[in-house]
Amino acid sequence: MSTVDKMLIKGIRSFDPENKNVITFFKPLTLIVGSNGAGKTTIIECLKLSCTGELPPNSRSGHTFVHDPKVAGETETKGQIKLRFKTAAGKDVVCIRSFQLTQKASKMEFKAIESVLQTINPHTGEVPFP
Ligand SMILES: Nc1ncnc2c1ncn2[C@@H]1O[C@H](COP(=O)(O)OP(=O)(O)OP(=O)(O)O)[C@@H](O)[C@H]1O
Repeated sequence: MSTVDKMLIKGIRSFDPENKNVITFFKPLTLIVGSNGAGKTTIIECLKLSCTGELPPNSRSGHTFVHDPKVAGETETKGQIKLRFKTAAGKDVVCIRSFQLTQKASKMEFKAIESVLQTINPHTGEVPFP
């Protein structure tokens, strides 16, 4: 069985683009608790997006999924999700998905800029390069 170890969220919905928010998952169960608007649904949306590549249906094709640049006082924000998991064969893999939301003259432009899977060297813990 494959298992989810950790997830990093930056610049998605209310998650700050400047802070690395890391969620560690526990066995056999992880409870996600928090007040209204704390980000529980966002965590589930990020898990689903990492695993399937599907943006949430209520996100206007990603436009409302990335942290709003206006909230950050910027013209552009970058969003990133990194999911570290163990495959059924016991290999450590990181899935990285990155997005960008830019305020253009009259509209916001959403772009998916990266979607990669990286394996981790089991002896050193390092991601192979290139
Ligand atoms: N694009 C965005 N940019 C900045 N903040 C956003 C964006 N989209 C949503 N938010 C904020 O993110 C929060 C929503 O978080 P989320 O729905 O994950 O919380 P929750 O813990 O599931 O809340 P509830 O318990 O009410 O369901 C709200 O405060 C909302 O204003």
